[in-house]
Amino acid sequence: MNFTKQPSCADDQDIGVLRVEQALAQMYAALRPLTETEYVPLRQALGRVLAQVIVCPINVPSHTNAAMDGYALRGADLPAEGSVTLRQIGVAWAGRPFADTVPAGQCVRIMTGACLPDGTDTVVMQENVRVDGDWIQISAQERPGQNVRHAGEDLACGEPVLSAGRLILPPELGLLASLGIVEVKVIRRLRVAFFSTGDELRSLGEFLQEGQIYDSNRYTIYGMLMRAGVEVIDMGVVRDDRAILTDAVQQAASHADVLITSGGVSVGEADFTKAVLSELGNIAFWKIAMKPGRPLAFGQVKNMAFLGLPGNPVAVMVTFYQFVLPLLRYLQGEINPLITPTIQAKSLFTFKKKPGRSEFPRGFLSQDETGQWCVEISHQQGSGILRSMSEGNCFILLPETQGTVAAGDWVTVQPFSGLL
Ligand SMILES: Nc1nc2c(c(=O)[nH]1)N[C@H]1C(S)=C(S)[C@@H](COP(=O)(O)OP(=O)(O)OC[C@H]3O[C@@H](n4cnc5c(N)ncnc54)[C@H](O)[C@@H]3O)O[C@H]1N2
Ligand code: MOO
Repeated sequence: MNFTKQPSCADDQDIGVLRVEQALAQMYAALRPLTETEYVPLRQALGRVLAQVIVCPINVPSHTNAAMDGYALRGADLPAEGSVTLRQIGVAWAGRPFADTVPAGQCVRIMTGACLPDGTDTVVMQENVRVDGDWIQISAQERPGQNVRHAGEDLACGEPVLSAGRLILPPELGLLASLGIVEVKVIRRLRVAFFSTGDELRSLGEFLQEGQIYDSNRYTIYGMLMRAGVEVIDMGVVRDDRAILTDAVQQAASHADVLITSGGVSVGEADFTKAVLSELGNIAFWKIAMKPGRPLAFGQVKNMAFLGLPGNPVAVMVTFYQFVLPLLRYLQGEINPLITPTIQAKSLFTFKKKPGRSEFPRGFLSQDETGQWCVEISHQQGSGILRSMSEGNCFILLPETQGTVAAGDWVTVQPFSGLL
């Protein structure tokens, strides 16, 4: 009998296991971003990656205008001390300019956003004046040139404003709209196929026999891919059968840029995924010094990238956010790095850990009565306990070098939520 020790997730040190950063670097080095492009109407560009430089075709704002409701006048008419009284000769509305030139000693009632009339260069807020019929009294506190927004101060005609590779988010949609741009050139959407493996899995609507479970990973993965803005190809559940699996991978390779699978990457008898992938293409690595998510396989079949996520439901989510999401964004041609803000928080828990691998326990981040960020760990940390993701609101990032965490220690947390 052979009692040779098999590599196991329980090991803290394991030769041949890649550190998280090394694994990410290998993925980036092996793959090239998409270059194919298409034109889409502006609203459909949300979440897409720009494939052209945007040069401003107009000034924004297009005309010099008032930043406040009040009175437009010549700065030279403002008093050095005491006050001055100017005669109001008309009104400038937003979208309905005052047509004449304003002479010295006179002023025009102006609304926010209205063009500054010829002759004027300053706006005094209406709260700061005294009105007596057509006579407007202004005191010495005002400054020439104030409360004016200059033509092109936001975006100047001819200026490059967005570079190729920018992810289009709500601010960019608004910015492009402010330039009157109706259609933009974007990188085509990444096509991501996914399937679950495992004979114990049943799809929704099917009856569970003993030992069977519903395929939840395909739903979690669907959700995460939809939020990532890619085109999804759901290939269902693939049985633990070498021929069926081979066929599914070949099908994916003829349609998709990326294939994501869950399950079948560990060392069990029915874990065929690695073997099939090695036969059809190559597996660059399949072990990472992290928990959960240690058996994560990465490779390529023809031009398709392959990510074999572990079957455990939490391991699927951890590996997706730590590896798959940054990789998808890179493949979509996004040049800005994925910034996932982290917060330093006081630990309200103790957690046993040996240095040697990165761990991603789930936690609940909150502020105490003094405003201090604190984090409590979810009680059940098993990588099959999906509730820890649903009830938690952050990952607690424990790097490779980190040992046991004591209550009161500072830890880095990565909130699940983002703004844009
Ligand atoms: N001897 C060892 N056994 C295991 C090791 C190890 O190092 N040595 N690693 C463990 C770790 S860590 C993980 S993670 C799993 C990964 O294994 P697989 O990727 O081969 O996944 P499966 O064995 O197919 O499933 C694991 C677990 O997850 C459930 N599962 C699978 N797919 C789904 C799905 N689509 N929806 C919901 N749940 C799913 C499955 O029923 C199992 O309970 O291996 C450990 N074993
Ligand atoms: O590390 Mo496994 O990936 O516990 O779930």
